[in-house]
Amino acid sequence: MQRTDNLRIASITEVSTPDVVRNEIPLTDAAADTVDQARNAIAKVLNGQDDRLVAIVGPCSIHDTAAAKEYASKLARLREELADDIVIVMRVYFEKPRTTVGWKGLINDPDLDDSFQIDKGLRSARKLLLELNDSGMPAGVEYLDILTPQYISDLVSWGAIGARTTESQLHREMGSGLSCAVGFKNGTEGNIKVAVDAIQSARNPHRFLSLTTAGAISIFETTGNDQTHVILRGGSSGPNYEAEHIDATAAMLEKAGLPSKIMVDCSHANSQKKHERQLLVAEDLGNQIAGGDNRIFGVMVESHLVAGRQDVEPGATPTYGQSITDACLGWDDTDVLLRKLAETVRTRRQKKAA
Ligand SMILES: O=C[C@H](O)[C@H](O)COP(=O)(O)O
Ligand SMILES: C=C(OP(=O)(O)O)C(=O)O
Repeated sequence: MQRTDNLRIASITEVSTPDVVRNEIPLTDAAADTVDQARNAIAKVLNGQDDRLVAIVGPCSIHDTAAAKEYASKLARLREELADDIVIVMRVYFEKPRTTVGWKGLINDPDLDDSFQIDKGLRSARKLLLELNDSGMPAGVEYLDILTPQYISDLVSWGAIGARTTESQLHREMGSGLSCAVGFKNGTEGNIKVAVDAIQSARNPHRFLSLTTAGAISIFETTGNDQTHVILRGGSSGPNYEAEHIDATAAMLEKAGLPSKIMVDCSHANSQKKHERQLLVAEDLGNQIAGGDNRIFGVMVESHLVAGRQDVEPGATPTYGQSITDACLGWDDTDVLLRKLAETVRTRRQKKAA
């Protein structure tokens, strides 16, 4: 008989089930408390019961867990210091959606050498998330692969669906069942409507095929996620962080019967991929917040220990603490940016109280 399937499959390698990985690296009481408290804090900001700002801050991608932990220890100090004004959550991105091809993140290729040891990547990701949460630092991730949540989602306080997948039914279904708040980015061309549609979809229950933690293909029925929101990240049509874009997005959300709560990504097309421009974007957002805007509930900042980005040269040691995907703000600028934003939150609070 003529062979008709797997004609383009070069190999199939089994990996450990989520249960195996979760049993090897189990959730601790301390980590569960960190996740629970951060999720509740984000929910309150989204519901308007807490006037703080949510900030998802950290590297574009994690490629070196030691540098990620050093970054987290610096961020933890600022998180504590600014806790009255900002709910800081570390951006801990393990999955990178690529425009064409490129390194797809720590889970997909943890050794950065095209050896694609996904089994190892899943464990590295879970171990880092556990260590961060154990130390009191909550984490936000992008959910790209629809199976990875089963390995890590108990350690995630906030999730994003990226610009390239916001329109995907699979990701909307996944978002409808995730236990944390989920932000949907606008499309890469700048289309905000697709993110508004995504929120509407993910707020509804869905039924779809997925994998249990034991590894069984099953029908999942979700309740819908009322903690979904838009993330404005700009697009090829231009940035979308200014007041006119916030107004237009809020109008779209209102028309759809959705809460006007918006997160703005200071990076990507909003910074035109120039990392230092994140400071200007954050300044503009800060002016809007200080002026009384309470629709901007959150910001995202791409930041690492060392400013900029680098290409990983085969055989060469990468610069410690610098991004290997998009360029990031360095630590000192991040510190300045967050302190200034905290000040704008205080100004808004004082004005409201006056
Ligand atoms: O955030 C990271 C990148 O912008 C995204 O993964 C796309 O990257 P690429 O265009 O370099 O593939
Ligand atoms: C890939 C990312 O963003 P976007 O989906 O907006 O391109 C990201 O935040 O890492």
